[in-house]
Amino acid sequence: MNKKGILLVNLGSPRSTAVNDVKEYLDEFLMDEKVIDYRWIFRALLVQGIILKTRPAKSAEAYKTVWTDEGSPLIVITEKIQKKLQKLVDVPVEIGMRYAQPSIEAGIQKLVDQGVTEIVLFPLYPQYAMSTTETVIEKAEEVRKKKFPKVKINYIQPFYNRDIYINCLAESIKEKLPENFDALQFSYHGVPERHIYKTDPTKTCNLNDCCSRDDNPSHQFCYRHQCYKTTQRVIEKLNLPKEKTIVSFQSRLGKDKWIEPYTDETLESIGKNGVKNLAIVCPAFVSDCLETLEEISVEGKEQFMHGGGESFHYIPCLNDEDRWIDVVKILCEEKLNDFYLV
Ligand SMILES: C=CC1=C(C)c2cc3[nH]c(cc4nc(cc5[nH]c(cc1n2)c(C)c5CCC(=O)O)C(CCC(=O)O)=C4C)c(C)c3C=C
Ligand SMILES: [Fe+2]
Ligand SMILES: [Fe+2]
Repeated sequence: MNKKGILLVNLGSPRSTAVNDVKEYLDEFLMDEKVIDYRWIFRALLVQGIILKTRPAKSAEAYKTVWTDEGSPLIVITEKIQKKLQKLVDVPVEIGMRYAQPSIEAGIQKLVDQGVTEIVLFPLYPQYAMSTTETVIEKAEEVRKKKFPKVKINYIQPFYNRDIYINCLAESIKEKLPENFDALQFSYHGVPERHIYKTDPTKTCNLNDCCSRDDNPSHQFCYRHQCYKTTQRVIEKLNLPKEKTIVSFQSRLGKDKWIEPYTDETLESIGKNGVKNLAIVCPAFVSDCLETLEEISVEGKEQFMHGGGESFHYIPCLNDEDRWIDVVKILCEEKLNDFYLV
C-alpha cells in the first residue's frame, strides 16, 4: 500500500534579519512571475534595479521588531501547527515554504525519506490568489516533475467558504473581541487589480458589485470576492450589523493600482468619521507574521491614533489554536481519503 503524508506550505521568511538575507528572500519572492507579473526584463529592472536597492534595509528593520529567539514568527507558528497536527494524525507531517527555507523541495524530500509516495499539500491561504495558492501549486508541480516524478500530490483548495473554517474563525474572533468597539475591521493582504482580471476565466469580474454577488462563476478565482465572502459569513455568525464592519486591503507595493479600499488610508480617516474604538483582524493570514505584527499592530495603530482614534485592538490570527488545528486535520483527512478513491 502507498504511504501517505502531509505537507503544510506557507509563504516563508528571510533566514535572518540581516539585510543580505532579507535581500536574498525579497529577490526570490518578487522575481516570482506570479507575484510581479511583468515580462522578465521589466520585472528584473523593477526588482533588481529599483526595489532591492532600498527595500531590504527597510524591511530588515521591520523584521527585527517582530523576530523572536526562535526565529521568524511565520515559520515558528507554522512549525507549531505541524507539531500539533502530527499528534492528531497517523501519517508524517512536514512543512515547506514557497520562498527561502525550509523549501517545498526539502519538505517533500523529508516525506519521501519516510517512504511517502502520496502527499496532501496544504497551501495555508484561505482565499485563492495567483500570488499565493497558484504559485505554490506551480512550484510544487515543478519540483515533483523534476525531482519526485513517482510521487502523487493532492492539493487542498482554498477554504474561505467552508463551514468548519468560518465557524472556527468566528469563534476565535468572538473570544478576542473587546467589550466595547465601534467597528470591526477586516484587513486582507492586497493584490494588484490586474491579477484579478488576469485570473478570471470568465472575464466578467469588474472589481465592483460583481465581487459581492452570490452567483458569479468568476468567484472561483476572484480574491476580492473570497475576502468579501469570508467577511460576510463571519459577521453573520457573529451577529454583527454590516454597518459596524469595514473591509480593507493592506501591504500594497509599487505604483500599480491595487484592490481598494486601502487599509492605511482607511485607518487614517475612520477616526474622524466617528470610529474611536477599533478592533481589527487579518483573515488572509492564518499565522501572524510581519504584515500583521508590524504593519497592522504597530504602524496601523499609529495611523489610526494619528487620525483621531482612541483605542486599537488587534485580534491575532488563528496561529496554533486547537480549534484551527482541528480544521486543518479535517481538511487534510478529506484529501488523504481522496487517494483511496482514485
Ligand atoms: C496572505 C496572502 C498574501 C498575498 C495575496 C500576498 C501578495 C503579495 N505580497 C507582495 C509583497 C510582499 N509581501 C510580503 C510579506 C508577506 N506577504 C504575505 C502574504 C501574502 N502576500 C505574508 C504572510 C508576508 C509576511 C512574510 C513574513 O516573513 O512574515 C513582503 C515582504 C516584507 C516587506 O518587505 O514588506 C513583500 C515585499 C506582493 C507584491 C503581492 C502580490 C502581488
Ligand atoms: Fe505579501
Ligand atoms: Fe470579482
